[in-house]
Amino acid sequence: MATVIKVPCSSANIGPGFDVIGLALDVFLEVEVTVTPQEKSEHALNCRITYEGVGAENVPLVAADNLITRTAVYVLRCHGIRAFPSETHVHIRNPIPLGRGLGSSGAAIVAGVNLANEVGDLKLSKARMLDYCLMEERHPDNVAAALYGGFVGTYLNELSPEDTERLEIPLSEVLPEPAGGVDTGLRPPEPPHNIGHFKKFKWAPEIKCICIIPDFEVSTAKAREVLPETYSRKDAVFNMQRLALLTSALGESPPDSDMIYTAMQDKIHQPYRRGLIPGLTEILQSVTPQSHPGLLGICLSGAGPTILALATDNFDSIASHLLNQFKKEGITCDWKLLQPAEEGTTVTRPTATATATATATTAPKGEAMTYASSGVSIDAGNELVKQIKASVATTKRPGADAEIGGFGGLLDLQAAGYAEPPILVGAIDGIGTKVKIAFEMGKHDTVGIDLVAMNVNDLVVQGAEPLMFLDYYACSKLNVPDAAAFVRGVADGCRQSGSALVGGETAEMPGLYKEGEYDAGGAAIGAISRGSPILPLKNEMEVGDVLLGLASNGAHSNGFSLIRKIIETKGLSFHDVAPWSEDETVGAALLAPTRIYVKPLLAVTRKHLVKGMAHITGGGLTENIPRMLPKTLAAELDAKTWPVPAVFKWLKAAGNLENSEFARTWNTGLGMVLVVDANHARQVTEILQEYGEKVYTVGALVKKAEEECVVRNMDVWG
Ligand SMILES: Nc1ncnc2c1ncn2[C@@H]1O[C@H](COP(=O)(O)OP(=O)(O)O)[C@@H](O)[C@H]1O
Ligand SMILES: N[C@@H](CCOP(=O)(O)O)C(=O)O
Repeated sequence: MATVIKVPCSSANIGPGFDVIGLALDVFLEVEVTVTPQEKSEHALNCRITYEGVGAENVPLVAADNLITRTAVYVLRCHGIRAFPSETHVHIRNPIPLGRGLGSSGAAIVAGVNLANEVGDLKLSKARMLDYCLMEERHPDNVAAALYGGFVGTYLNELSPEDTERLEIPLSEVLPEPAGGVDTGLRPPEPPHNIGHFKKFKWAPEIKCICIIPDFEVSTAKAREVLPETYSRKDAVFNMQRLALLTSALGESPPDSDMIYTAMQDKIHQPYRRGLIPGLTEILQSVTPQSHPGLLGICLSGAGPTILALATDNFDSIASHLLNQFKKEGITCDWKLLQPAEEGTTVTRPTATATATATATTAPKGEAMTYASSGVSIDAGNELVKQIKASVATTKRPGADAEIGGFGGLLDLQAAGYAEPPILVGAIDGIGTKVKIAFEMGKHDTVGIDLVAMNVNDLVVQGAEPLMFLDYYACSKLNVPDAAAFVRGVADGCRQSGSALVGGETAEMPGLYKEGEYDAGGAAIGAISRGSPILPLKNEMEVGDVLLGLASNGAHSNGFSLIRKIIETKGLSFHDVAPWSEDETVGAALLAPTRIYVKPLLAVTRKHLVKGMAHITGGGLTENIPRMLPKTLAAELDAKTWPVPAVFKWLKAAGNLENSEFARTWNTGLGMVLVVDANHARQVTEILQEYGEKVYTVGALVKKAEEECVVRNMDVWG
């Protein structure tokens, strides 16, 4: 079993806080260390290094050269230990882009100090570890954030002349000489005690970090060389005024975008670094909270070249604007939507029981255990309930007050308009693997709409009015902002369908799901008035009845396992510009929420104008349309009569899908298909159009021969 050291990346400065503030973000460097006692090792300093991830081609795998292990050697030598125990295997997993202003070197140094602490059993406190980190990194913003987590402010002590001298000793003299390993046998200079101090600030949970990462490196050392030695009083005051306000403004909910935008301006480092990053000034000035609602502020991340935009909404459109700005300079970028990593560096040690860990999840012998120590936080659950109360209340409807907190959710059918006992209809469904795209995009506020849609569209095709909804959200560790965003989506779907969100369940189950992931299900209950038709009216269907198709909003919530496979085989990331639409990313386009057809369809069913409806979900047209037909009739559709959205054309071509497979996998552009009497087709079309639906006459019912659903002219699909 290995010990695992996990260190977050960081964004330093946040505009005016040069060398002062840092924010740990949720991309983690992982160092897995195993010591297998053996007499002699063939590896220098007894350390074998393996590496995967970013920089695998260039990062040195020799212990005296690699930043992580040479930091560890320095710390070990300060404690009289000349090399790693024989034999140490260090496996590095690094997803942090190098030299981009996301604190890769800070994370490597923090990992190195922790590595020494583990293999040398040094029992260093975090404060002492910070001293060692500072001996190398020399500016405290990244390392304090990476070590302690969250949003931190830092300062360095004024040092005595001797300590200053010690701190100014070049690293080549601190580390094994010259980063190449001749062991001088000397004990390197130890860092002074308590050099660095930090304070954690609050960070408003709705603020997310859009990181635009250009495809070139700027070394922090070079980006510091371009800075002046002295500044005018005017510029120093400019930054101090902004920094003082910024640190508290970023903790306030809801965030004040005007204040944050202004408070993120800087005159100390960004103006001098613009020569290193083409178009920097123009790019920073190209967005404001007015031009891009949801944006709070923008700055260089660390020493650059990454741009950090803080926002509460519209992440994709802000990112795609910034990607385009860089594109004008001939620079391509990747982008990530990140969130603060509150925990900082964690170390998980193997224990006798192999599965137990030495992080907060194990209680030392004899110590009183709590439910929280097992990974379930009742407090987080309570906080979630507090945060979702308001959005849930917006789903209130006659008969249900949508107030959460009780043991069960109530609905008064009489108050809901059903004086006589109605026929109740229930449906239950999930979102499927579309949630994986939400994880990747860090966008959780629309998959709840999909969840509601999958259920209420199933109810309405039976002629039922959806009345109440309950959702189930299961995760490993409850992330309150993500879960709250998810419930906002559910509430949105409920409002669109007129159902009250009367309850739900949040299950925190450590170990069952992957960290950062969740699954969700939900159930809807609807009613049909006694005497009203329960659809489909199979007995009333006849040859010549018209099939009307309603436009879908993309793939809705079906066929995502294949979609993800196609995206993967094409080597695309969900953050890439969608090959079928230049204006959005792959992930944003695929997350388009499922269309909820309840209100328009109730308008036509209440007028008794519809004989049957099929909700086109998994199984596509060919499997779902027959579900509403009598055994004697078949549906004949003409593929020329409705447009296939660009996303489907691309998926079909990219996955090389046969026409028949295409028609039974996705909705091909039709989210609902209705059977109506030919005499009613026009009236139904007009009513649905009044509700904003796009309606196509896609075929008719015919006498059944072999197949229950025939699609003619499929060759138009290509
Ligand atoms: N995981 C790692 N393993 C080894 N070296 C690393 C690692 N991460 C960063 N480094 C070193 O740090 C350098 C980048 O440091 P720096 O210029 O400060 O940029 P950044 O803004 O990413 O911290 C890399 O080029 C590499 O030499
Ligand atoms: N305050 C430092 C921060 C450097 O951060 P990095 O992520 O680029 O290493 C500076 O601006 O130089």
